[in-house]
Amino acid sequence: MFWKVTDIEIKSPLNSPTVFVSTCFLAFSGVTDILSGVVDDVGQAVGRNIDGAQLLYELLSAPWLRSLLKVPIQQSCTHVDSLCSCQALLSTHDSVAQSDYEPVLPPLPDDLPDDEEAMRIVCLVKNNQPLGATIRRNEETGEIYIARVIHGGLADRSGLLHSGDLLVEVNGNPVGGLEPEEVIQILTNSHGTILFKVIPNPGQASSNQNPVYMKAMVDYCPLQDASIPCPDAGMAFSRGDLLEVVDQSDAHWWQARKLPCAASCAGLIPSASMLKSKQKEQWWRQPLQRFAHDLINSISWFLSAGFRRSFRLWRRTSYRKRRQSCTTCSPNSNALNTPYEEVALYQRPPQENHRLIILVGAPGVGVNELRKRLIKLNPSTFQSPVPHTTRPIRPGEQSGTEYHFVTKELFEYMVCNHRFVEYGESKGQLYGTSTDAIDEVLRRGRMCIIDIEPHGIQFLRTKKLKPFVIFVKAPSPERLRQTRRDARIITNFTINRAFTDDFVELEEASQLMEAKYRQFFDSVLVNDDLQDACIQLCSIIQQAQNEPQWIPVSWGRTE
Ligand SMILES: Nc1ncnc2c1ncn2[C@@H]1O[C@H](COP(=O)(O)OP(=O)(O)OP(=O)(O)O)[C@@H](O)[C@H]1O
Repeated sequence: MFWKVTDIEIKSPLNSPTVFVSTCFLAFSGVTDILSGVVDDVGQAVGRNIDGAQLLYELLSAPWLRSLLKVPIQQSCTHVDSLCSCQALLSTHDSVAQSDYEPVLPPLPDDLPDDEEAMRIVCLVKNNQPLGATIRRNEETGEIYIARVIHGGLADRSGLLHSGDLLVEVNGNPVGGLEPEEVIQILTNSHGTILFKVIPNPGQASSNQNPVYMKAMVDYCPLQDASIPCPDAGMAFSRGDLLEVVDQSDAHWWQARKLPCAASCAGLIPSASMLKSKQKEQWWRQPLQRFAHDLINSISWFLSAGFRRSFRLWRRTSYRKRRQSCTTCSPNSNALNTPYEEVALYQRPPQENHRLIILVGAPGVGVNELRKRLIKLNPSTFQSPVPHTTRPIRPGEQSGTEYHFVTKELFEYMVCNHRFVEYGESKGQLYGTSTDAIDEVLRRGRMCIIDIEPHGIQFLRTKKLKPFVIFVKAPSPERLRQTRRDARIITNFTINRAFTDDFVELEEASQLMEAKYRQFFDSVLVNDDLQDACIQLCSIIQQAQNEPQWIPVSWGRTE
């Protein structure tokens, strides 16, 4: 159990400087010791040569003690673990003062000056938590300052140390002129109660900023970043992580927590501009490019092995061509420009169109199977957009049912006007999914389910569609072997061949896809047992449509 004694303002008889003895988080058993320490400290401030009883009398009649009673107790205690502990400690102090020493204190003066240069003595009890503050040295003056106070850390919760405070002494050791490492060494060697003497920063910024929520679009590891001021205070994150940014006051280093939040203490992360400048240095870009390269190799392997099949085959044939010609719509380029994406919770109002549901997954993982089963389960709720094709209509087919049958000229006109989410060629005929077809499903009040290549997600990330992206992930090769005994794959070369030893490659491709695109995924579904996966898919979709979800703030703004 810890106690907090609120700020005690001690005004020395010699006018200045004003001394704040601010003790906080005192161990319960050590209250008496600490209070005696405070009195000792004050004794030093007014001179040791005064008779003890006289000194006490003077202390108890002094303005600084009166101002102690002026402290807003409730407010000061809001940071501490126990409110009653704070009041109890003060009343103990009061009863000592009132009962043992006369006279009764006169009423508080209302005109205590508050613009004097002040020194604050902050007493923290060291436990196994870090202090939660970093220091910096002014190279010209050699002065040591509190550089930042980590949100939710011990120093922050004390409410007594702030960024910009000048650190004068640590446990009686003057720190001016020391290197920051030497100060840290003093702190490391100190045990129990640590006494800081600081001159508060008069213009300290309020640390009570409203949190901002960001989705990380890049990976970050503080241990690999030579520029971070304090690697131990850094927080690693991965693409797709949701971050609660609690402090953006520093242009270079923000403070954030990862959600769902386990840690009360924030960590340092580079600001968006800092990450962008790192991008320019190509500091973090290289591993990403390696990833992209690996993925292309992996997908190419599937292509050359003819692993892909069926309806989605036309996408594969165009995939490499599009990658070469259209790099601007690649999610990478966007992620490089926007290391963080600001997000907000959104709940779809019942009168609005349903959110577009996008399924993505490695070839053969079962995206198509899940989509078909979902629609079969409830065709009046779920529907896929009707694709366009240039192939001739067959007997029994109806335009607008299986496909929209269009001429090659019309198809190419639609391509030029960016009307296709994706399109490709198979056996000399063009196939594509248009945005109009998606709109049509949504307009009819249905939930539109599409499965696309992950690099097509970016094109659909619009305020109008507010897509919810579900990544269909491969289970382990062992589970694939067990669950896919009867599964068939259709390739360019072999119709309906059985899965053989493709499972390791399938899992690898799935992992690579997740690593590269996970910043765009709202949910991950492991397609292990088919029936279980279907049930989970239904429940994920219901939540996406009916419960609050994080979306980019730009999708929620009204123009
Ligand atoms: N969970 C599962 N358990 C057993 N078999 C499955 C499961 N999921 C999918 N399958 C089967 O695996 C085969 C491939 O599935 P599907 O065609 O849906 O893959 P896909 O990811 O859509 O790949 P493609 O894009 O190449 O069509 C199909 O025979 C399908 O029935």
